[in-house]
Amino acid sequence: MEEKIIISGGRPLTGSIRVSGAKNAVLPILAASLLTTTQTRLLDVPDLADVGVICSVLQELGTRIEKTKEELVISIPSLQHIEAPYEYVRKMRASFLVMGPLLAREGRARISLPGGCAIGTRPIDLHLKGFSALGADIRYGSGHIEAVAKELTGADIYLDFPSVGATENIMMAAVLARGQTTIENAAEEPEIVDLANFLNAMGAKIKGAGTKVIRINGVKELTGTTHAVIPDRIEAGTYLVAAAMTRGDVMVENVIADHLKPVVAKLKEAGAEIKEEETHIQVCCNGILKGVDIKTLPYPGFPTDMQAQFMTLMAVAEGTSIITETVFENRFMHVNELKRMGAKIKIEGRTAIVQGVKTLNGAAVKATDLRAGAAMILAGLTATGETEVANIHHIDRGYERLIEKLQGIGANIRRVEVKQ
Ligand SMILES: CC(=O)N[C@H]1[C@@H](OP(=O)(O)OP(=O)(O)OC[C@H]2O[C@@H](n3ccc(=O)[nH]c3=O)[C@H](O)[C@@H]2O)O[C@H](CO)[C@@H](O)[C@@H]1O
Ligand SMILES: C=C(OP(=O)(O)O)C(=O)O
Repeated sequence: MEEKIIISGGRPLTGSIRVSGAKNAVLPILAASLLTTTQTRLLDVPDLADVGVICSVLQELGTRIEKTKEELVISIPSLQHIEAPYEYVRKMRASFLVMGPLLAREGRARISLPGGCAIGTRPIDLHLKGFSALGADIRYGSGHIEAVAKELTGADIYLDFPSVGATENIMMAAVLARGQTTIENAAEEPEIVDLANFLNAMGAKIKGAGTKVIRINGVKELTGTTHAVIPDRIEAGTYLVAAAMTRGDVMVENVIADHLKPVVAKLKEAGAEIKEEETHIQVCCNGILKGVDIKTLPYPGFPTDMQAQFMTLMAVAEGTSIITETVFENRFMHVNELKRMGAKIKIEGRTAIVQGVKTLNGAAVKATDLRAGAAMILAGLTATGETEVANIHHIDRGYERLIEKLQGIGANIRRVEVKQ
């Protein structure tokens, strides 16, 4: 049954809101649980559509997953298959993250090619170059890729771009390889550090995660562990923007403030009042928000996953803002939707020029991808009248209990079934 989200905008949000475990941390960690035959327990696993997809991939491969309110327990004594089928890869590109662990554990992995995506072509060449450097033979079939290696051997790998997924996939393959692997120009995102902490707790020897150079000394085997997933910095950032935009006063709880530095810096520059503690951030705004310029970059730069939400904020800020997207080549799909609500935005190549308006007007819009969907919710929260957001399956990929959480801080928002 298709659903929509309906928002009556214009209410300042007040109160406190709790952030869930990070989608982009839990997905590689779940994939990494394939690296051991013993049990893994994960805490703070968010209840998200994407988590459901990766769990289905793991189950397809032969794992047993038990889920309670508190934890997710994964047991994988032996694997039945080495293939992540198209049915899942098509729904979620991160399914590709099982390739490194499968190759390391089974010496063979077969993955359906993910194809294009709403935000860009998103090739996987850097993942494959890494696997080749570790000694894998890469074979292209119709609609799939297979990697085969009798034994993986440590290597020096330089990434042309600090790709998050390639860094994670190579790291997961290298932990069981013979000898030392060095990944240079590695991604430095907090989710890479969380994955490395999880792997090290299983017995891996990884140093330098969170810097540009990661060194991995291969070990013979890994043992299951218990790990709590880090809080979602993008979910947190989305709520910070919601509070500022609606001229509210909100305490965002369960954050690692350090991970939100680039987002908080821009919110302050725009005029929001922010008090940061290690695990919570309070945002308050009762004055005018000013336009600020933003350029997305790999961490610790401004995250591309916050670009659409910030554009919505800039759409109602005073003055002109220049937003440059350098990470993905097609991540401006939300612009046309925002324009439907009265935003004044012009795109020139990879740059969006946003001329702030006084208010947005409620309208029927659609989520074109996950963060574009979040941007529509934010627009609806501040717009006059009613906003109806369609294609909300994109939003369900990455925001746990979004409606309940926003209702908890005073938003007039609900989910309705669409009659066919
Ligand atoms: C599940 C997950 O963690 N998703 C995040 C991850 O995606 P993901 O891991 O896919 O993002 P990458 O860092 O790999 O991609 C960044 C750029 O590198 C390019 N590229 C990537 C790999 C490759 O082999 N070749 C190549 O050219 C991509 O097309 C893109 O333009 O990091 C992105 C960048 O912070 C975030 O937006 C996503 O939310
Ligand atoms: C782009 C995102 O996710 P994915 O890489 O899973 O598509 C995102 O979380 O904004």
